Amino acid sequence: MNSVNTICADFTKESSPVLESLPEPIKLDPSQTALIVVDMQNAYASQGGYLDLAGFDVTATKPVIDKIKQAVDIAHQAGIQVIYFRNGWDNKYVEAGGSGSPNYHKSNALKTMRKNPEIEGTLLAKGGWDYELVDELSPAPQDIVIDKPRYSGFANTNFDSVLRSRGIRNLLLTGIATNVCVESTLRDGFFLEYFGVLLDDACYQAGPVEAHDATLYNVKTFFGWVSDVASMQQCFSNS
Ligand SMILES: C/C(=C/NC(N)=O)C(=O)O
Repeated sequence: MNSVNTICADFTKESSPVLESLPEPIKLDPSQTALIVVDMQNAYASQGGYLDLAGFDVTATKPVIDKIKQAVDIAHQAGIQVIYFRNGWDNKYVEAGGSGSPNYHKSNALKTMRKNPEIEGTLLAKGGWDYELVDELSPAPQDIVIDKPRYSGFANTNFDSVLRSRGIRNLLLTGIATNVCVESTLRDGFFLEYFGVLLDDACYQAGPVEAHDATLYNVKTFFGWVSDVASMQQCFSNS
């Protein structure tokens, strides 16, 4: 990646490693950085899961799972906190909200179950296969798992206080879907003064690939930075 003017926030040590990213490289102190793995559940990454049943293409998620695994290994080696999100609700869907919530009307999981009553209670419900993280990505004891009931990881969760209490100011974002929960979390983080970096090859979209590309454009241009797993490896290999 070819860029100029490295970003270094005033809370970042000058000697911190530099992550090649667009539109500029950015210095990231590992102790102030978290790797966020967004919703890598069967619902989003496995055939037979919610996205697949709702008609979205999930046939190409395997390379993304592999990239996230690599990113997790790099983070563990560099002492970067890893945080996994799981998206969904209790199995009675109280947390999903009733008709007074836009979530009730917009959630494709809820809509899919309303259309297909025989699968009612199976999609994104805590305790079920759909809700579980994919087998390849099982959290290590030092990792943190946060359950979230809405697209943004900051909505109705303790995510912000988990980050603040650890002095974390930078978020490396991975997961599914680039254009929904990953982008929502990065955007909300921006408003709360977090530096968000999306790892392009460790994210996968819900919908056409143009949806992924549109998020990259939004992040690069307005909300943060875009990098990839090879650059993350290079950045933290000597830290
Ligand atoms: C479409 C969708 C995306 N979720 C996510 N994890 O980005 C949903 O939850 O309905």
